[in-house]
Amino acid sequence: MGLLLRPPVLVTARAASRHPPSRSPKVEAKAVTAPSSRPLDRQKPSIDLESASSSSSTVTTALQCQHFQSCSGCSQEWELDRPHMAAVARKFFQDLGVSDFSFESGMLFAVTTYNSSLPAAERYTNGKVQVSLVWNSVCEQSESFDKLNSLAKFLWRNGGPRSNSHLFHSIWVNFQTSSINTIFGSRWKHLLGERDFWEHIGGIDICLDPSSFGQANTQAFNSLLRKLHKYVPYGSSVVDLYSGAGVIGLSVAATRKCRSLRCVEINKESKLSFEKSLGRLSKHIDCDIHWHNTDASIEPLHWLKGSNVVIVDPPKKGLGQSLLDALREISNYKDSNVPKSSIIKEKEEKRPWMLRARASTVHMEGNINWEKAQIWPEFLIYVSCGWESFEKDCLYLLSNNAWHLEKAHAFNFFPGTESLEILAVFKRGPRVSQTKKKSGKKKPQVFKP
Ligand SMILES: C[S@@+](CC[C@H](N)C(=O)[O-])C[C@H]1O[C@@H](n2cnc3c(N)ncnc32)[C@H](O)[C@@H]1O
Repeated sequence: MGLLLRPPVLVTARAASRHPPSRSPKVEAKAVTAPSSRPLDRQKPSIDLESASSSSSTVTTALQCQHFQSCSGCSQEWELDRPHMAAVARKFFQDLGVSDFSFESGMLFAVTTYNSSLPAAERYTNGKVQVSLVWNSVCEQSESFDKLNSLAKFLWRNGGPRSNSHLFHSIWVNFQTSSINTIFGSRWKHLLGERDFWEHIGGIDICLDPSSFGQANTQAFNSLLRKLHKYVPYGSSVVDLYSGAGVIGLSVAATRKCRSLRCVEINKESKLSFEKSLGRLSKHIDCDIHWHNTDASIEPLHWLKGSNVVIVDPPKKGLGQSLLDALREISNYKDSNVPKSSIIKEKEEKRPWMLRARASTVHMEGNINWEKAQIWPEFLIYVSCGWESFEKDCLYLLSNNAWHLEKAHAFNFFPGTESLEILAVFKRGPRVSQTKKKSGKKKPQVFKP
């Protein structure tokens, strides 16, 4: 969903929030946009990369655009659902011993509003757009605020609940005066419509404020989450670094009966969304849940201690060096060992960053005190949106046999682009050569502390 407007308004598309467009007039929108009329259940399944050829007039694309045959403006008419990068990734993982790498391509569905009164099949077709107007002034007292109000009212008249096509869920404004390429400033105001925007994703309800990170292609993200859940042993203690509003962590906690979950996120704006989502989590979930507002690269061992699974979902630039070092360091620890390193201090907490992180914590009590648990992650689940940084981080983690790669999958969150979303599962220590697998049904993994 994109609306083109003249300055002073800046218009952005939330659907591309991992790959922010250059700074030009934009409208920020969480939207449902189905670029074809194909029903949802006809999403293209995993494809065989071996058979992908560079160009063929008989191949259909996942986008199924009726104009691709005649349009002269598109440089990649064919195989939009078979990006070259998928073959690159496949070769990379094969060379690292992962033979069952999979790649899933689907259609582009941006975010829709979750409305519990709607049957699941209708949620996408009845989805609404959360619009954020990025306004080039300091606050609502600024001179141009009248213009902003007129614009918001115009949009509401034409796409609000009383218009012929009710498209907009809500309209927000973000005040941004900086001229660097950061899209959002720190000040937000809700102007029109409902305040809370809900998604049903990864098996749970998630509230997403426009100021918090949210995946655009929720269908593809759901596929990734379904796969990710299976790699978390039941009863795990999980730390979710770069957690945003906690979508991954909370969905794992709910579906894998986790004992504890800690989410670590640098953006304080995600706290409110996290709290609201936590409020909708089933009361039967017996899990000790924390959300901390801090930088995951500061004293990362502190966050790694006490969990058997660490999930990371960093921005495009990948993991911070201190976190990479900590992940390599813990490969030497036995679970019962408290490291001799001075990094972890058991004395009275005085470190300002830690006191700040504690002060802005969200907490739901369960039956475990993670700070006392002397365990270290056995599994590292890496979700990546930046192939180059992932390659680098992956090779760093594998060096010295600190970790080995168990599984890898790629997802095409943005069909028609070369962008890949990677889900990679690492296990601590060197690869142990596999003995012949017994046939029969696989038992679900359960974590026993
Ligand atoms: C790709 S998003 C993932 C968010 C979340 N996992 C999700 O799926 O919605 C990356 C998140 O990392 C956060 N982030 C960036 N640098 C960070 C850091 N040094 N420490 C903690 N969080 C960070 C961003 O604010 C953003 O919410």
